[in-house]
Parts: sequence; C-alpha cells; structure tokens
Amino acid sequence: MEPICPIDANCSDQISLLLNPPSPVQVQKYYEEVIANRQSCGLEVRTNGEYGKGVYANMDFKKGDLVLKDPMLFGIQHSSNKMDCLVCSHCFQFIGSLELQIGRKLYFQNLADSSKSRCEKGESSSSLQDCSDQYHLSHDDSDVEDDDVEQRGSSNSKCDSISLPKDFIDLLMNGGLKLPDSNVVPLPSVVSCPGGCKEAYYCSQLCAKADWDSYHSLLCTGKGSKALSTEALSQFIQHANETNDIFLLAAKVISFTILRYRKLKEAYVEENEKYDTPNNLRRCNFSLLLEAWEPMSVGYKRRWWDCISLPDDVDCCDEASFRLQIKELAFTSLELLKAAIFDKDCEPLFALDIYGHIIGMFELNNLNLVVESPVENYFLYIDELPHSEKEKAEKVTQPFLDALGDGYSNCCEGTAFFPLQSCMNHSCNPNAKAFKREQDKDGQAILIALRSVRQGEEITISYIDEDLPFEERQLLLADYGFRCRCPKCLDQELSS
Ligand SMILES: C[S@@+](CC[C@H](N)C(=O)[O-])C[C@H]1O[C@@H](n2cnc3c(N)ncnc32)[C@H](O)[C@@H]1O
Repeated sequence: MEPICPIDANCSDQISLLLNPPSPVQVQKYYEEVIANRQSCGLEVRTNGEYGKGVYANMDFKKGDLVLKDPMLFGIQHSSNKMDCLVCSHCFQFIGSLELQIGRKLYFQNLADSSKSRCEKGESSSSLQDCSDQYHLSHDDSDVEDDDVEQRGSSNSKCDSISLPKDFIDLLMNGGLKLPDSNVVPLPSVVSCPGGCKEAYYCSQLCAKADWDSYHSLLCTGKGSKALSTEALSQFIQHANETNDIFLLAAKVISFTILRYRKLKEAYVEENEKYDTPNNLRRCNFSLLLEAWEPMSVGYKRRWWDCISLPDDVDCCDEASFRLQIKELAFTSLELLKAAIFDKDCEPLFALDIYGHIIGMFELNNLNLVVESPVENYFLYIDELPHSEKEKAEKVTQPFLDALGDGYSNCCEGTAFFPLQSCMNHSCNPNAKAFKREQDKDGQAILIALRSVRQGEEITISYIDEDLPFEERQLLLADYGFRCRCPKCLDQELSS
C-alpha cells in the first residue's frame, strides 16, 4: 500500500516551493559564493549550457593540472567499512596511529572469527559493549548481534589470515607496542565527539566543532546530543545500517538545514525583536527555511524511487512493486528520523517527497568517497628498506601482515555530495577525472585535467567507464536518467 505521510498533504505549498528550481540568477549567485570560498579556483558555473548548468574553465589548464579541490557538503563512511578504518568523521582522513589502525582491524577480524566459530558450535556470544570506548567502536558496531558482526566484518576479514593472540592486539591498540618506523606514516590523534557518543571521532578540535555545528549536534547519540530522543535516533541509525546507509546521509542534510535555519532565525530575531509581530515572525520562518535549504535547492534531483535503476535481479513486470517497496523503506526511515529530531518550524523537511528528493539527489550526483590507507604505505616502506634493516623490521611486522590477510590495506570507502563536482556534466571523452594524488589524504574531491583545457571550455568528467562500447555506455547512463549526447556518442550513433 502507498505510504501516507500527512506532512506531504499539510505542507504541500511549502514543499513545492522547496522543490522549485531556483532562478538562474540565484543559482549563479550561489556558485559564485562557493567558488569565492575556494582558493585559486579557475572555474565558473554557467546555468545556460546544453544540459542545464555546467562547470567551465576560466583559465587554461595543462594535462595533469589540478582543476578542482572540492570539499564535500555531505559525506559518510559506509557502515560496512567502519571496522576496516578509523577516520575523522568530518574530513575522513585516517586518525590515531598506524598501530591503532592495524590493532583495531585485527580486533574486529578476531571478533568475527570467534563469533563465527561460536555460531557453528551453536553457542551464544557476549556483547561487544565493554570494548566500545577503548577501541573506538561505532555505536552500531557495539550493539550489533553476532550475525551482523559476521556479515559486516566478513567482507574483509580473511579466512586465509592467521589469528594473533588477543594480548598482542590489545598492546597494539593501547599504545603498548610500537611497530618499527611507524612514524613514517604519522596520523593525527583521535579527538572524541563533544557530545560523548561512541560513533564520531575526529582528527582535530576544529573538525569536531565544524561537524558538531553543521550536522552532528542533532545526530549524536551521546549525553550532549540536541536530538529530541537519542533512543529514537539509535533506532534510526540501526535501521539505516541494516537497510541502506544512504539514509544516514539524508539525515545529515535535514540536520544541516535545521541547524542553519536555527542560526538564521536567531540572527533575525536579534535584529528585529523590537518591531516584529508574531505574525510577521511566522511568515519569515519559511523564508528563513528556504534560505537554509539553498545548498540543496541548487542540486540536480529527482525522487529516489522514481530515478533508482531497476536491479538486475528484479523482473521488469515487478518494477512497480519494487519502486513501492523503496518508497515504503524511505517512509519507515523518515518516521524514525522524525521521532528523533523533528522541529515544528522545519516541518516540510520531514515530508516524504523531500526525503525522496534528497536521496534522489545523491543517487544522481554522488561521487564515491575513497581515502587510501596509510597501512599500505607503511608495509611498502618496510618492503623497500635495505636488506638487513628489512629483515630486522619484518621479524616484528610480518606476523601482523599475515594476520591482516589480503584486506590489509583497505581504503576508507563511502559516498559524498560535492557542490561543484556535482555540477559537472558527463562526456564519453572527458577532459577531467576524479583522481587522488599521493598528497591527498582526506575526503575532498580532486579533479585533474586529462589533457590541456582552454579558458572557456566546459570541464567534463565521465560518470562511467568511457571505454565501453556505445550501447553499453548508453545503458549505464540510463541509470543517471539520460541518453548521452556528447560528440563521441553523436558520432558513433551516426556511424552505426
Ligand atoms: C550531475 S548532473 C550535472 C549537472 C546538470 N547539468 C545540472 O543542470 O544540474 C547530471 C545531469 O546532467 C545532464 N547531463 C549531463 N551530461 C550529459 C550528457 N553528456 N548528455 C545529456 N545530458 C547530460 C543529465 O540530465 C544528467 O542527469
């Protein structure tokens, strides 16, 4: 049955205004501000291109030049990746120490292995709660049932790896054991969440504060949380972890907008206290909400359940019921979020239509978030040491490498929405590419020129593997909701 969200009916006019595309002048102004905040950005966003808005070079770039460094607006580390890497919840760089990264991963591997063998023997197992604080486990990790541990840990825990004794792993994590030359990959110390939750950790007080002020104060499950109910919030997080972690990203958008709205309102009230009537204040509430929503209003979006592509294992004749299921899933998630952080002034944000459009915006625009692991660089460094030093170091490091198994260097993986990169149109013969260089240690999007780009030229990227045959490319691009009309496709279409 179609889910019925009363807010969609009660706030229909406000929802239309939130979803109405802003005027080209507003869009232009917004991106001018975004670009002004980036240092030395040789780009501009134009709104009148063949495919709507696009990004253009306003200087020449040579092959290999950095075209854009785009800090994310919203990003998450995938829930399934949290056992592999401990990263800053705001900028996504690896934190702690090399020893903590390795020890933590081995700890989870052992946990998954012992849980698996207990399950095989039909025994029940104990909770992970005791270790949550000490080892920077996330909330979802510390509360999960053994089945979950196995499912999420198993993707990377290697059955061909060799287990190390627990004492060794504890020593690694507690700083009692230093690996040789581990200072070659220095990492920032772990800063805890100011709200006291065990889910978010940071590389600095600066990141902790920025995250708290922008999103996390409403989404924190700790004692200092500003959520209405941390219990409801935990349920929302658990549901997202069990179904689709894109809901966690959508929650960030809603929290970000509410917090921005509250700041705007505070400033407005301070300025207008003397002359404003309650009626005026009510009217202005919605204009402030529209202002707070601006970064989302300019994003290209469609409803999630309308734009999501049909998975291969779903038959075309089941399409309608598949789309309905997706909508129901989103509704369940939204209801949980509403119980956790609802704000009457921002009621339209809790409409299912808005939730669907936020997730649809991610579906059509997001870039994979990938940050390389320092663990790989460390073992490469050891491998390249002169023979005698290498032999000495490997006596200590080899058992850890063996225990880590194939997944020893798993990257931080997630998904993120970037304000400028998301305006870039696709070409099957692109002139730029998202590519992390050795010095790029955090979650920013890095765009590099694939060839010379002249001032005034549009910057294009490929959303897919551009070397695939024409028809395969069109099939993949259909998932993004369009048939490609780039010069390469037009040429190949004519000649076929
Ligand atoms: C990530 S957005 C890019 C920014 C977008 N042009 C805008 O106005 O917001 C992707 C959308 O742009 C359009 N687009 C991008 N590249 C295209 C291409 N090569 N051919 C046709 N449409 C394209 C499609 O509508 C696609 O769904």
